[in-house]
Order: sequence, then structure tokens, then C-alpha cells
Amino acid sequence: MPALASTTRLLILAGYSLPSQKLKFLPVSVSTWRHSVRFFSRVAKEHQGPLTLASLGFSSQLEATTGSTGKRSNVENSVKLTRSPVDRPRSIATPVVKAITSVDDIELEATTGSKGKSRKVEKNVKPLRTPVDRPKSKVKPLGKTRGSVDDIELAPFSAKSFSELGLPPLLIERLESEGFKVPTDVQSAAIPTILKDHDVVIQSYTGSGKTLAYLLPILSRIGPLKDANSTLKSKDDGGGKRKNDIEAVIVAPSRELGMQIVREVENILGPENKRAVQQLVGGANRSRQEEALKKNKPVIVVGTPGRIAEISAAGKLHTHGCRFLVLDEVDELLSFNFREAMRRILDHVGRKSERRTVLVSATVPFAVIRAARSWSDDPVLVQAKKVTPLELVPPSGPVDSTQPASDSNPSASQSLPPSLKHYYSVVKLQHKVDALRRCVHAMDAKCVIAFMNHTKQLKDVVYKLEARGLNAAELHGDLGKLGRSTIMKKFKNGELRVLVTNELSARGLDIPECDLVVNLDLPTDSVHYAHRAGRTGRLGRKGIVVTICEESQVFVVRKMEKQLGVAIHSCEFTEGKFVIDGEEKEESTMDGGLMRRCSYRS
Ligand SMILES: Nc1ncnc2c1ncn2[C@@H]1O[C@H](COP(=O)(O)OP(=O)(O)OP(=O)(O)O)[C@@H](O)[C@H]1O
Repeated sequence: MPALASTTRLLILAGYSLPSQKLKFLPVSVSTWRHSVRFFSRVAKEHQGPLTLASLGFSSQLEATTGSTGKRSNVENSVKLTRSPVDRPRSIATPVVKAITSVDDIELEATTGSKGKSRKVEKNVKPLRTPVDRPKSKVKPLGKTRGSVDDIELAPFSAKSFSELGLPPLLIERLESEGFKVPTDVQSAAIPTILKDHDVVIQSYTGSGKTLAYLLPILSRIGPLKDANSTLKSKDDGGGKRKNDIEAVIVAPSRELGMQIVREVENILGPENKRAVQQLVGGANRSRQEEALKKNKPVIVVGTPGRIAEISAAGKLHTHGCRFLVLDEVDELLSFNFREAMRRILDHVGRKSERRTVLVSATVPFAVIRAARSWSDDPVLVQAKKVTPLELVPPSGPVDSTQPASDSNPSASQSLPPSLKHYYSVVKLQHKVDALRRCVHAMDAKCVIAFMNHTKQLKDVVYKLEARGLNAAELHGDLGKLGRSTIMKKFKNGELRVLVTNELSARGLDIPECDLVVNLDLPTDSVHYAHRAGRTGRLGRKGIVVTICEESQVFVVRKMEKQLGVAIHSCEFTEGKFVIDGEEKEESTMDGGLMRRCSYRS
């Protein structure tokens, strides 16, 4: 086997770009593999140029922007997200995708501030469609009152537009003007389900659009864009709302995520309606938040547990008549740190039968199912292509029945987007930062998030990267609010190439341009791996995740590989080249991994 391995060792040399259409048909046998190596060399000669993220299929084509807002502009999708069965070993227990119809092209733009410098991002944005070609006649019209589970199964999973989902015209207009035209799978499943007054647990992989999946039904029931007719008929809207009552409370575990959700609500509401939402995140001036609550009388508040609980305890936040409670990244909100604050919030948001409760995360361990049973009223589990009554979810968690149960971690195994590729590289401890630098250069990555476990080490890494000519900055909770938002702004507009951060940034952060995630320290488990990895490959874009570890830690990588149900290949970065271990290649050929990898080289 070692001899075989050495003969088949694959060296992918920098400077060569390989056409994926041909490579994805690479053979499995060794003899044909040798032939393929010759084929690689031949193709390589024909395609002179560095093997970079771009040459691997990460053709980040961001158009330079001229505006100053940095907002998504007119969206155009140029690349089809095709998924073969081997592409995703943990295939979800739903029918195979038969056809993915194209949506309007999505073209993302990022502004680079006054300098007008441009950064490249993927154009490969394509909300997935569901596989089921449901005859239209079977789709029941959306009711205004609470429906049965039978009704949910007929939800328009194959929605081609937001108007199919029962959203009010004003809201659809706003969505279109913000460039949102086609709902993602999880949105197609969740929106009508919530509109039918079901409490839900939403589980879908990172970057699949869960935020709008819960925001849109909320905005169609409350606030300035709501559907006037449905509100009149709604049993909850008995006219008992007092002037200062908050109608929706959205809780998120970090300030960054809280503020990101607020921005998303504001975008949808439009500038003239921005006051309908108020952020209540920690680290910001509390009295200003309290004044804004009094003056603006928002209908929605979004915040971190501590700050919401604090203001509520001070008697300045009236949530008893609340109609929607959302717990985003709910598995994180269940952690011990938030226990007191969460209890305060839950005790002051009215009775569960009188509000809709929405729990959301890419990772849903059984603790979340348990929490949903006690905090919600007859909830259902909504995933991208199915809706399941919660009583049918087994104690092992919302596991995929098509998967071997043995090693996989059900709460993590369905959390990774299929477009991600995973690698690890073994280096000595003292060479980790240099390996990160080499990795960034070899991949020609433009927007990199590097994760570490300890805050105090971040500065040192930034210093070393800057000394080697890479623009980098640290992001962690000890920085002030202004410092954090300045760094995020610089990172998003391309002034910083590497963001060195800790677990703070692992959840929810949406930076579509991020093309590479590096674990400079191992994540504590597969759930943490999944959330870190999910910062790249957002909404169908491709992304690469590289874990830099020591030899003694490889077994941990292997364990996470099994738990997540993805292949994590060994690689090296030498002399500016991205080198994939040939021995790995032989193994990955067996499980289809090679085809996945080769499909990048377009
Ligand atoms: N229907 C849509 N069309 C185009 N873009 C969308 C659509 N829905 C969401 N997006 C965009 O996709 C990106 C990812 O969405 P979002 O942050 O809600 O993902 P998520 O599933 O909550 O991810 P995570 O689990 O990491 O929190 C965002 O930039 C969002 O604006």
C-alpha cells in the first residue's frame, strides 16, 4: 500500500488550472489513475497559471462598486449549483434533487469605501430548489389560522417566488427592491409553516437563509409592511396591544449577530420604517437604547440575552403582549452563560399559546428539541425539504435516516453546506502562523477568517502576519463596540485580508465574500467545526476550510470527519503550491472524494 501510495501521490503544482468537466470523470482504478496523472500534466501544460481558489472553481468575480453603501445590488446568478450524490455523503433523507431551475442571476457587490477598491466574491449564488415537483393543484392555499401537520406537508416547497409563499404585496415589493427574488429551500418550507401559526424549530445548514426564513413571516404579521387583511382576521390580534408593547423579540447570542439581524430587518423595512426595529445588544450604551425604546416605540427588538433581560428587569421593555419570540442560534443560547438572562426573557414574553415561538440553528441537538417542547406550543421541525412533527424526532436528534448512525453526530452532520471542501495540513506548533500565510498565498484567498481558541494569542498572530505583508486584524469580545465595527467594516470592504478571531465570530456572521476559513487551533468539537466552517460557502458559494494542526491532533480531525460525514483531505503548502496528499487521494477515490475535489478545478 505505501508503494501504491507513493506512485499515486498527487502533486498539484501551482501554476496549473484544471478543467473540472473532464476531471470529474476521473477513474477509480490505479492504472487509470496513472493515466489521469499524465492527463493532469498535459492539461496543466495547456493551462499555465497559478492553482488558486479561482482556478479551483472559486471564480470570485466581484464587480467594483461605485456606490458607497456596500449593499447588495442587482442580483444575477451565473453558476449552477449542481450536486451529485457523491458530493454530499450525508445526503438528506429526501428525494434526490431532480432539477435545479435557474433563478435570476445573482451578482454581489461590495464597496470598498472611498478608494473604490474592489474585492472579488463568488457569483455562484443559487438558492436551491426542492426536488419535489408538486402539482400546483395539491398546494393548499395558505390559511390564516393554525393548520394541521397534514397541511404543512403540502406547503409549496418548490416555490419559484416569494409571492407563492403567502407574503403580503408590500413586503414582496421591498424584497424585490433589495434583490431577493427566489426563496431558498428552507424559506420555502418555513415561511408558510409559520404563517399557518405553527411554532417551529428551523434547522438548515449554515448560510442557507434561515434569518429571512423567520423574519419574513414576522414582518408579514407585524410592523409597517404587514398584511392588513390577515392581521384583522388573526385570532392573536384582538386589539389588546398597548402602545409600548413589543410585538416580536429576537434573541441572538452575540452582539455582531444581533446587529446583523437588525441590519437585515432594516433593509427589508426600508429607510423610512427603520424605527420599527430596535437593537438591544450588550456593549452599547444602555440608556440610549432605553431612550430609543421610549421615543420610537419599535414593534421588534433584537438583542443579546443579557441586555434584553437587563432592560426588561428595569421595567423599560414591555414584552408581555409579544406575538413572536425568536431564539437564533438556540443551541448556543441554551448554554450555562445565558441561563439567568434566558429565564428572565422567557418569563416575560406572555403565554406560549398566545405567541409564536421560533427556534433556529444549523445545529440542533436534542436539548433544543426538549427546549422547544417546553417553550413552544405543539412545534414542528422545519428543514430545507421537510417538516416533521417534533414528537417524531428521536432522542438522538433530528438524524438523517439515510446515514449510518454509528459515528455521525446528528446535530452537526447536516449543518455544513455541500459546496464546502475540507482539508487539513500537519505542521509543527511553531510553524502554524507561517503555514497560514502560505495557505492564503497558495490559495490566493482574498477574504480569510482564521479561528483560534484563546483571545490573548490573536494579537501575536496578527503581528506575525502583518510582518509578513498580510493585512490582518484581530476581532474578539474584549474590543469596544466601535473597534469591532471598524474592523468588520474594513474586513468586508477588503482593506483587511485576514481576520484573526475566536469563537465569537463562529456563529451567524454573514460575510459572503469569505472564501477561506482556517482553523489555526482545533475547534472543540464537530458542532464548533461546523459553525466556523459555515462562515465560508454561504448560500451556494464555494468555500474552502483548512485545519492547521500538529501530527498528534490528526486523530481529532479524523473523528470530526466521521461525525460530520464529510471528507477532510490532507494537504500541504510548499513553495506557493497547494499540494494534496496522493495517499489521501487513493482513499478518497474510494468514497467519491476525488471526484468532489477534482470538480473544483474548473
Ligand atoms: N432568498 C434569498 N435570495 C438571495 N439571498 C438570500 C436569500 N435569503 C438569504 N439570502 C442571503 O444569504 C446569506 C445567508 O443568509 P443567513 O445569514 O440568513 O444564513 P443562515 O442560514 O442564517 O446562516 P448561519 O447558520 O451561518 O447563521 C445572507 O447574505 C442573506 O442576505
